[in-house]
Amino acid sequence: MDSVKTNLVGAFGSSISTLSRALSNDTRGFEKSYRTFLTSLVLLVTIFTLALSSGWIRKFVAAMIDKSKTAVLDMSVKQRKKSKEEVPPGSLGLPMVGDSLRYVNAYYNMTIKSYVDEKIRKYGPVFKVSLMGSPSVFLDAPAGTKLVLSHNEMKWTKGWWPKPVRELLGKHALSSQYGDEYLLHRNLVMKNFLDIDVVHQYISTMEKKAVKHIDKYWLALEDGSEVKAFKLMNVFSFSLITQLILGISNEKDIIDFNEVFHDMAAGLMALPVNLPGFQYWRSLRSRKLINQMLNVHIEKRRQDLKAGRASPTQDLLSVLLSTPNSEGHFLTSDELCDSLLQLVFGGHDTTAAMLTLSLRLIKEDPAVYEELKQEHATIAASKKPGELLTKEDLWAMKYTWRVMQEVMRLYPANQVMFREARITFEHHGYTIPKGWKLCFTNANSSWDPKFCKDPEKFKPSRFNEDKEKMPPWIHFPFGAGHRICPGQDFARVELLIFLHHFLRKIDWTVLVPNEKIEYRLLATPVNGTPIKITKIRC
Ligand code: HEM
Repeated sequence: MDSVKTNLVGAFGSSISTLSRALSNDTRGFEKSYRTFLTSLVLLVTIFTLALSSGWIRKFVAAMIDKSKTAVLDMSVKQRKKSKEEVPPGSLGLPMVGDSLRYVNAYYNMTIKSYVDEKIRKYGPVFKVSLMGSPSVFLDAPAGTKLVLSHNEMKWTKGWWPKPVRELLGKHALSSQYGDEYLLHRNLVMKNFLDIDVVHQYISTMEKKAVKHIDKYWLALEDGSEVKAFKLMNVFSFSLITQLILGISNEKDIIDFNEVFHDMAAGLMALPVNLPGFQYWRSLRSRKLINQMLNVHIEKRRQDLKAGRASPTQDLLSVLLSTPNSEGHFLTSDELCDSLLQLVFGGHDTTAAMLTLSLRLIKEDPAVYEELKQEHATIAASKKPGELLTKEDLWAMKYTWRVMQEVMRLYPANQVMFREARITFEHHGYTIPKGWKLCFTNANSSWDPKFCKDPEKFKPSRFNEDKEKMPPWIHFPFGAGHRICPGQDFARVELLIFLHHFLRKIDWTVLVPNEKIEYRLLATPVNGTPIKITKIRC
């Protein structure tokens, strides 16, 4: 402000001093000054008159008015632009609670489609809500999904899960990490356990395990026996993953671990209240117990490896204790606990749920059941007695994989997937601020009739090669982008092998056809899917 004042004083100062000098009582200079003053005055008046007559002043004034008009217009454009830069419409609701209760209820009861549809009707395809204390945006499909998941996650986003998931799975779990730490960890696990070539090496182990399990838990039963399919599928998938990851094969140890593990997992969707009496509190205690158990197991394995009593390749634990990441770092015991536990979690409840749900859905359509049986009869007929399955046999199970794709479309592992924005970005003219959570859901993609005809129907044929395909970024049961499920090949091999033997040996009747499915993080049939079985005599 002072400098503005000084400039103004400077500009006017010289003419004022001229006038004041002219009006001074200096008699010697009076006449001279008076003449100068008169000359200046005449000059100014002349210039002004000339300027007026030539329209220069008018032009100048018009230009000034024009300029101010443009400035006003510019301002209003800026205002309009600014309104476009607004965050998406919606309501963040009450502080902290936001829409969490409604969302969790919808997720749990699998009514997330109605929840999302209602918001879309009210606010449009991209809307904001507040979930678990975080402002969150539901993105549209396929544009929003593609925009975020096809970009470099390392720059744009990071993985995000609600607090109970982060706390219970631990800060060293893949899903909790990001940046370089995440990449190093993920590469280590992929290279040594989940890459397709490594997974193919387990085909025979998985097959032997599946045959043994079916013999022991299913074929030992009388025809007409009733079983809870979910429980038995869980026994299979849990014992497979704990054997391959931790080398645990003793049945009692597996049962104990499974019990405490599921008590921990029950807290993944619980209210994060760490007070006695709350599930979250119980789950945190179970997590501590698991850490103790795993630490004892890890320490024993370290000693066994040193003493040559264990092989460095016998399971993932041995491999990770003997192999550093690409920067030469060996995972510490804490890192190993979180890493291995997440793989046990991701690697068994998902496949157990998909196998159970497939039993229920396959029997909804006799044509599907027949086509499946035919596919496996053809593969079995091509094998010599006792010959094990090969990766080529698995690739030949095309129809079975379509059935599983459809099961995963109807009952995805996650109805909603999350990321966190690491930068502020724009989508459909809205600003999505850094730190906000980004949500992708089946509700506006593979459950939407716009992209998938009769989405509520079980139709594996929609994945036939000759059928019109769903647009890209609509069906991605294993997620997408950097965080795509690292266990997708493992899951495919496990599901196909198990179904091959099951379909050849067991027939079944579903006892509760419309059994409710709850999402206790993952799909959970509330009655455990009771079925009546009959053994197939080949
Ligand atoms: C049918 C079975 C399975 C389904 C449907 C499934 C689905 C998914 C989905 C949707 C995600 C989130 C991806 C994303 O955010 O983009 C995920 C993540 C993950 N899955 Fe799976 N999964 C299955 C089996 C497995 C198996 C067998 C394993 C391990 C042996 C596994 C380990 C993981 C891990 C560690 C993550 C976190 C990855 C990360 O954050 O980078 N999953 N899975």
